[in-house]
Amino acid sequence: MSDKKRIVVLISGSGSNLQALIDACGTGHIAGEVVGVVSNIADAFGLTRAENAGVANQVLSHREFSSRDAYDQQLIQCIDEYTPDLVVLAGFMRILTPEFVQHYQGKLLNIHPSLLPKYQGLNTHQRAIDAGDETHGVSVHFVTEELDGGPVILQAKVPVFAEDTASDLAERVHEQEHRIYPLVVNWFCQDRLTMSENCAILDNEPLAENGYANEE
Ligand SMILES: Nc1nc2c(c(=O)[nH]1)N[C@@H](CN(C=O)c1ccc(C(=O)N[C@@H](CCC(=O)O)C(=O)O)cc1)CN2
Ligand SMILES: NCC(=O)N[C@@H]1O[C@H](COP(=O)([O-])[O-])[C@@H](O)[C@H]1O
Repeated sequence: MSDKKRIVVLISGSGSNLQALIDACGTGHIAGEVVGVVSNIADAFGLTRAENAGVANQVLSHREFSSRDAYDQQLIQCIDEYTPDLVVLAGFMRILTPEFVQHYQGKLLNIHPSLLPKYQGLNTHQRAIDAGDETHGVSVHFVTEELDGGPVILQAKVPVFAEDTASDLAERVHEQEHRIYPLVVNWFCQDRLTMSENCAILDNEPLAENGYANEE
């Protein structure tokens, strides 16, 4: 009987964070196993990454459902078939209903490409450039009903250069994402990370509102 935590990853696109998690599980840097991948987009390259890694994967298109509630109810059914210990959003581009969030409360993580609470929502890199920010970054947080408002666990910062495009910034952020997401997922798999009263707890210590530390 494996004592590895069972991880289900939700994607919508390229899946580079999924790949980082699969790789970290493979090297033992995560005390877990990605047992399933679900995408809401049929041609998400992340599905190819899962297939190549021998990870079960499926598409559940939101376009085939009449409501967000109906989609999320079916999504719960799909995910629970894998009996997950942890559900990880890795570029999953759907706002989740309160019912979904409550079902996985405390074992639902997201990675967001900004230094929360700045720039919740979408298009974060361009917004940082347009604002003239000299520093940008990424946040890993527990998912709550409030969009990108859940307790932050860990952040990493990147510099913004004058000539940066959104694509340049996205690439720089991705490098940090692939570093910190496996760290946080492993903390959870080691039973070191929990959520209580909308606060992230690491090694029995409540984390500050910007997480464990601002990783440079
Ligand atoms: N209830 C929650 N749901 C989700 C959270 C969350 O914190 N609470 N995090 C997001 C991830 N995310 C940013 O990190 C995000 C994803 C999607 C959207 C969004 O506006 N989606 C639109 C569709 C956009 C598209 O299809 O391109 C929508 O769902 O109508 C905002 C933020 C995941 N869900
Ligand atoms: N609002 C959610 C959001 O924008 N998430 C972002 O989507 C990208 C997915 O890349 P990937 O598919 O290569 O992992 C990542 O940069 C992640 O931070």
